[in-house]
Amino acid sequence: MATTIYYDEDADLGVLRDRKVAVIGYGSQGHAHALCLRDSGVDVRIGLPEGSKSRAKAEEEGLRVVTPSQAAVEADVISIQAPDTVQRSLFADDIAPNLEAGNAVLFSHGFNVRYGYITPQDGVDVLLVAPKGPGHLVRRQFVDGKGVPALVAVDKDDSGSALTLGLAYAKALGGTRAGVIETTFAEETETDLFGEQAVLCGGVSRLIEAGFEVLVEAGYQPELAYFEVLHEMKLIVDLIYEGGIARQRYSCSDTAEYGDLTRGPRIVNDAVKAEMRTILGEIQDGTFAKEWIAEDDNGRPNFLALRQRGKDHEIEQVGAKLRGLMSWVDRPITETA
Ligand SMILES: NC(=O)C1=CN([C@@H]2O[C@H](COP(=O)(O)OP(=O)(O)OC[C@H]3O[C@@H](n4cnc5c(N)ncnc54)[C@H](OP(=O)(O)O)[C@@H]3O)[C@@H](O)[C@H]2O)C=CC1
Ligand SMILES: CC[C@](O)(C(C)=O)C(=O)O
Ligand SMILES: [Mg+2]
Ligand SMILES: [Mg+2]
Repeated sequence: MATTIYYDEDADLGVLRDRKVAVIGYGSQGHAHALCLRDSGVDVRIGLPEGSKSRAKAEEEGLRVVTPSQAAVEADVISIQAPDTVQRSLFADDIAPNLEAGNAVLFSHGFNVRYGYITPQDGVDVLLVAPKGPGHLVRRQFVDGKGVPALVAVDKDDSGSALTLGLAYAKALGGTRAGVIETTFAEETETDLFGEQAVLCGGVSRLIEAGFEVLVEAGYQPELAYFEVLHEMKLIVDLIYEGGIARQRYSCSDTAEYGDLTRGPRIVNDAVKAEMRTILGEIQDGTFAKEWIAEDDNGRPNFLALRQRGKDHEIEQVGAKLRGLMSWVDRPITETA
């Protein structure tokens, strides 16, 4: 499909002025969407269960918090920003019974629709606006007058105006300042899962840990290893972000560039690329989705053990100590949004 990219001038915020929006969930994406929508002049309420620990945070911002079902009753645009694993039951219990013809259900990741866990009824628009970045940075960029690029996709357009609504929503988040690419639920879901598993989260995190382990096992100081493979990662990635891999190579020494060009392909070699293809296949055929939903239904034993193992890694203790001495690493993102 030919790429269509929308910018501010392609989107009309006025479309949202006549509508009532419910943001269900107030975590990484939910808090960013709610605050940006509010600051863009949209009538927004938050849907959270009684007893949710996010309620106080939303209320501190002056947002009105009701239960998810009440939010779905009040609003005609329901933005589902609860965890992917929760969305299936949340939709069945609290949202679907309160939807009316002409309403829209909006996601920021297509997981549940793509894999068939959610199928909204006829008469309801189904779309996604997926920021290509963490929610806390969506909010930070918006406040700074910038934007995180986003994807927009329409799965069901019963009103005939779902795309217009999606573009208005993306504009309210600052997304059209950076560019919003039109896609499908399948393409968004599969590329997002692949990106986070193979490169952005899985690939990068494990590359850093492995590099740290090799240096420390060889007797080098852990603090030095931390600076080398983790702290400097941001500085190098900033160059790639600004000017592509070519700018990184221009700014680094010829010695680094020769090492990059000759040793990089030995690290990310054909076997790694073959594994990436296998991982993509598991995403495309639903194996990953099935595994993750079963893991969650089972109380997440493997996920929790692996998460703890990551927290216990020596690089985390060394990093916490070093970052504590860096007064310029400011505006921290807390674990609790
Ligand atoms: N994290 C990110 O930056 C990105 C996320 N996405 C997508 O955004 C969606 C939300 O993910 P994310 O922001 O990471 O989620 P988080 O885990 O950060 O936040 C989840 C929020 O949902 C609330 N919640 C939990 N259960 C329910 C429920 N039954 N009803 C209503 N609210 C509930 C939580 O409340 P409590 O405090 O009580 O737990 C919390 O406020 C997902 O579809 C994800 O794939 C897309 C792009 C990037
Ligand atoms: C890269 C992880 C992500 O896909 C994101 C921030 O875009 C997510 O699901 O959190
Ligand atoms: Mg993503
Ligand atoms: Mg994701």
